[in-house]
Amino acid sequence: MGSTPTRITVAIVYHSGFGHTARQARAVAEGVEAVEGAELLFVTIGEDEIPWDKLEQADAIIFGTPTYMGGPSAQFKAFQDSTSRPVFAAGRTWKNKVAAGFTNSASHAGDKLATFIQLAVFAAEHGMHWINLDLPPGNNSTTGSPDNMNRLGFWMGAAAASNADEGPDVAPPESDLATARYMGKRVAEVTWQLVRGKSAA
Ligand SMILES: Cc1cc2nc3c(=O)[nH]c(=O)nc-3n(C[C@H](O)[C@H](O)[C@H](O)COP(=O)(O)O)c2cc1C
Repeated sequence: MGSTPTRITVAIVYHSGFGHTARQARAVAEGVEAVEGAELLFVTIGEDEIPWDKLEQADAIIFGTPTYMGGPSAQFKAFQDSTSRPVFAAGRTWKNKVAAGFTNSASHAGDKLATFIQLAVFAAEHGMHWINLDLPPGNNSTTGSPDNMNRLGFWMGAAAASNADEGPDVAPPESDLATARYMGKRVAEVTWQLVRGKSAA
């Protein structure tokens, strides 16, 4: 038996070109911080130096990117590629961490699934445990509404759609931000289960 853990660290590493995915990232962060004992490490690609040492210490890493041309943004892909030496070649130092993802694009579908698959494969290459979104589908029946969580019907992660003619002050809508908050909380809760389970074992 190890010592009883008193806190976990959940990192969010994301890119946003125009602020919409940044809004979604902040909602994911709120969900993480709603869980007692969960500390947040918030990394904005393009603004922050990538804190490789701190990421190595984190228990979970949530990846976020806009969907551009049916995949992660070039900036996010550059971050992914940059993990090759300090993480993969250094002994796969993210192995057995929890992983999850979120993406935002203009169209409701917008080929976001391709981005999620790319993020999940990336996590798998690092030997991470991918966490899905366990919400039921929203807005898929006569009694559904665009205000429902998971209105876009994705399960690989938290999805958001931001109207192309709206700024990040109003898009994505509250239902997608609630979905993002839910996912951040779920990831922190699952991470606690894993950390406590490892300690008990
Ligand atoms: C280069 C580029 C490619 C895009 N490709 C897609 C796409 O494949 N599917 C989609 O639905 N929206 C696409 N969009 C729209 C963006 O995903 C959308 O505007 C999103 O809200 C941008 O997020 P950001 O403000 O965090 O950068 C694209 C936008 C740009 C600039």
